[in-house]
Amino acid sequence: QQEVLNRATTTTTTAQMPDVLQPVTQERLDSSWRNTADWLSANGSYAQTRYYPGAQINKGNVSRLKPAFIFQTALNESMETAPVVVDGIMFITTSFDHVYALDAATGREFWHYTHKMGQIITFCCGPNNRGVAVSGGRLFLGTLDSKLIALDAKTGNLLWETQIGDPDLGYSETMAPVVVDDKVLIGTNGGEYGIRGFVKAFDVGTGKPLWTFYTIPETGQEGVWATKDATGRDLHRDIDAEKKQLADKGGDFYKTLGGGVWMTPAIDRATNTAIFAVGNPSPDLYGAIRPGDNLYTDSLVAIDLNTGQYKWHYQYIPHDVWDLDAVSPPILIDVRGPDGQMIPGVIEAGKTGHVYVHDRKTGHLIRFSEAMIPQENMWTLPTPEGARMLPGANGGVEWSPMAFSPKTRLAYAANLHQPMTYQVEETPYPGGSKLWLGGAFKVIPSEAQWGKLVAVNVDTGKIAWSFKTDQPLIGGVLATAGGLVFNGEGNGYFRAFDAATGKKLWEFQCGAGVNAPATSYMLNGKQYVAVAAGGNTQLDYKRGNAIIVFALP
Ligand SMILES: O=C(O)c1cc(C(=O)O)c2c(n1)C(=O)C(=O)c1cc(C(=O)O)[nH]c1-2
Ligand SMILES: [Ca+2]
Repeated sequence: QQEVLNRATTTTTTAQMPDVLQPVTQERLDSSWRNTADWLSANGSYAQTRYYPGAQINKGNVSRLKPAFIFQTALNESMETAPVVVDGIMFITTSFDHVYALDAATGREFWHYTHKMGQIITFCCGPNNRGVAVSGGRLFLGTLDSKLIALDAKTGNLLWETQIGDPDLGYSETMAPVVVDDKVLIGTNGGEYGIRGFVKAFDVGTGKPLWTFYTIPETGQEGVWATKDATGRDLHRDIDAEKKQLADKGGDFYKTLGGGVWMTPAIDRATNTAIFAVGNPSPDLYGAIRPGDNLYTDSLVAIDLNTGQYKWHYQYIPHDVWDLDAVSPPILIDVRGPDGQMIPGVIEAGKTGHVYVHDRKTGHLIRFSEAMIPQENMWTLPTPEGARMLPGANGGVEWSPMAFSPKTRLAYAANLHQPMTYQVEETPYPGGSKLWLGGAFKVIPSEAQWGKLVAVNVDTGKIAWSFKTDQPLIGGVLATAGGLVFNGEGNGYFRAFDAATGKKLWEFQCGAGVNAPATSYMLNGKQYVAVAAGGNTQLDYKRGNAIIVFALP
């Protein structure tokens, strides 16, 4: 919880926006994956491949890439925003939920929106915001005081706002929403506060709630009493003790079982399905008071877009006691199925350090990748003294969105190696919006930390190449038809790699942590690559306030 400066909702107009914005129609959203002019949503398209289909900037010329402009916001705090670009206008967000509209060719500011923050805001890992969704002439933003707001894209004026969850109970928003037809979809964070997670749909025109899917079912959260994780390793559960606890104490704890959805769902238009990753159960480390598999925490879940009805789920870690959220945004691509044929698939990268490949129709796990970072002592249970297990509670792959290139058929994942001990402490639900970990995960200071950008062949699960970095990676990846992969590091380096080989082709020192996913677009015949350099709270990387936009000279 933190007192915040945003005392009033204001929109400051800095310069008149030229009359360039065309409505973002459903047709534009559906075809955004092949649109080289715009970048219409945080992860580029409903499939969330983060693949830019233009090739002006490519392997042959990327070494000449230079900043075209630098835009500085008024907030020196972690930046996770994915710049969204519509008809030459860029929309970015900052920590504490400010929004800016800029000229995407020059960085000239048109307007600046400040959200009036409620009295109570709760966030585990920084006052972050990961970007806007756009539809029609509107922008949609989730806020730390758990509101969904709609802005007029041209003026930055507030059109409506609606309460998503109760901030007094730890509900909060960091993710970019997604819009499809007449609905805005958004989940919630709060997995470290004893929330009951959900995805909700709201009417784009009015903000009226349409449906809610709870990630924690009222009955049946105990699942199948699974003894193994997705990779077949023993979870060391005491199933008898858990069953006894459930019989003695009942299942009322579903109300505080966590299961946040804090990254953007993928949308399968062909089957009218939303697919998203569900985070850790609450309390994170103290599992004894929440017997059962804790469905649908640490799962990939598919629901019907019209009704919010459950379709399928796949749980990676039943009864997680390590805070290993499923979180990075799912990517919809065709994958090689069990019989060798290509089928609609969905891939997801976990804090566990694997990329998981699923059948999109059933959720069935087809394969998982080699471990991208060291795994040791899995699944050692947390102890009162603290037990060492790798990966640590940040992963593996954090929220950092992967990219996928259809040319290389590689998925690119930003990984952390951060050894930790896991300590458990009996802690009843503290109520309100108080942090509820049920213990602690602690970095082991004597052990080296580092990062790894890893390219995974989704058809075999094999690692094609990797690039080791000095610091654990958090922020996400962009792939392009120019045969490039872009990724940044907390020490300020923003880099381009050969997508096929992993050879480093270019780097630029941005002056603050590059811990946000880059985006790309084309304006007046010029391709640009935009990325935020504002550091990261969770890993305490150097803060800044810049959006840096690159182009060829
Ligand atoms: O379970 C949750 O609801 C939740 C939410 C968030 C968030 O919204 O930022 C993070 C986490 N968990 C988390 O476990 C975590 O490691 C993390 C890192 C970050 C970040 O922005 O760098 N957010 C979060
Ligand atoms: Ca979490």
